[in-house]
Amino acid sequence: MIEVRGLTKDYGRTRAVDDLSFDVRPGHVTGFLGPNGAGKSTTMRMILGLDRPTRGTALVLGRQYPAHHRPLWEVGAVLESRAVHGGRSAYHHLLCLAQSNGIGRRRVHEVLGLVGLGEAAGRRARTFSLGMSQRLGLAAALLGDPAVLLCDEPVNGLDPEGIHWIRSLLRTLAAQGRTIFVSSHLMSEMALTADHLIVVGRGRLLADASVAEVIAASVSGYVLVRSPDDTVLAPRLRAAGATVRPHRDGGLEVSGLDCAAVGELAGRAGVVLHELSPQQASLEAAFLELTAGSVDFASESGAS
Ligand SMILES: Nc1ncnc2c1ncn2[C@@H]1O[C@H](COP(=O)(O)OP(=O)(O)OP(=O)(O)O)[C@@H](O)[C@H]1O
Repeated sequence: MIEVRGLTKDYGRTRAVDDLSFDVRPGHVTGFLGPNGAGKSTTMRMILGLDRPTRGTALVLGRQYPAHHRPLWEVGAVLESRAVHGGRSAYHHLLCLAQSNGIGRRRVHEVLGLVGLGEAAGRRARTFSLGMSQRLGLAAALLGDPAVLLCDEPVNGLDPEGIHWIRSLLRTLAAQGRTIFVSSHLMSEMALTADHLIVVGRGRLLADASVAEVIAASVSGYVLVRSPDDTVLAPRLRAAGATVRPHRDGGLEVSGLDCAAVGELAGRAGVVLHELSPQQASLEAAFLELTAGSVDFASESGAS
């Protein structure tokens, strides 16, 4: 469990994180979404005690990260995958980390296997591709078998196989009851990986909801209606308060009324329908809507 309350960070005159409050619960993958510069990395660094908040608190498993006696055993983090001693082999890099944290050799072999680096264990880390470095970062984070895992943009630079692999691993770790908090600016990726989303824009909380709720709340969703009597139906729908647009492949896109309301209205008007189907917004569209609102708000307040 991660509990963030009123978390705020100013860098000089830049407010990177602005009064954020949210919980990250165990047993789920929680996606941390926001455009570039939204404050995701800064928030993660404050949760990990690497940056001091200007105001507010971030608790991991009930206490601030530096107050944990054996942090590696409680909280794993993958922040900067290139931050390893490049001259060391993957195995020695992990062994040094393990030994300084009272973790045995056997666990080093286990995590190397878990992240698929068993064969490359003897290679120097500096010869690793970005994908291999990401795997090594994850192996280090998992050394202490932690209950909480934070990953900052873990799929950056990975090929489709690597992305699929990391997605499955994160979901497996969550299913084991761990708290998994993953930042990304890739909406499509989060739609497949996360159960729950924390969305930020310009340091502020824009949404704290399930993936399904974020999509459902988007006004980009609409009802698709096909009828041989479009010209009769469209004005009636508008009179009932709906917004009606022609669909690119024919038919009408109706927003402001749900399927049941459209079907009942058509029935009362004696209009035949060939199709009546809800069309969900993509997470991408929902995200653009959410973050566009935050940019408008920021420029308005900046002007006043
Ligand atoms: N050490 C720092 N000194 C000054 N400003 C900083 C520092 N770190 C971050 N910022 C600023 O804080 C804001 C938030 O940055 P942050 O890196 O947390 O965003 P992010 O959501 O992680 O972005 P990205 O997706 O691009 O990594 C940005 O305006 C950034 O320029």
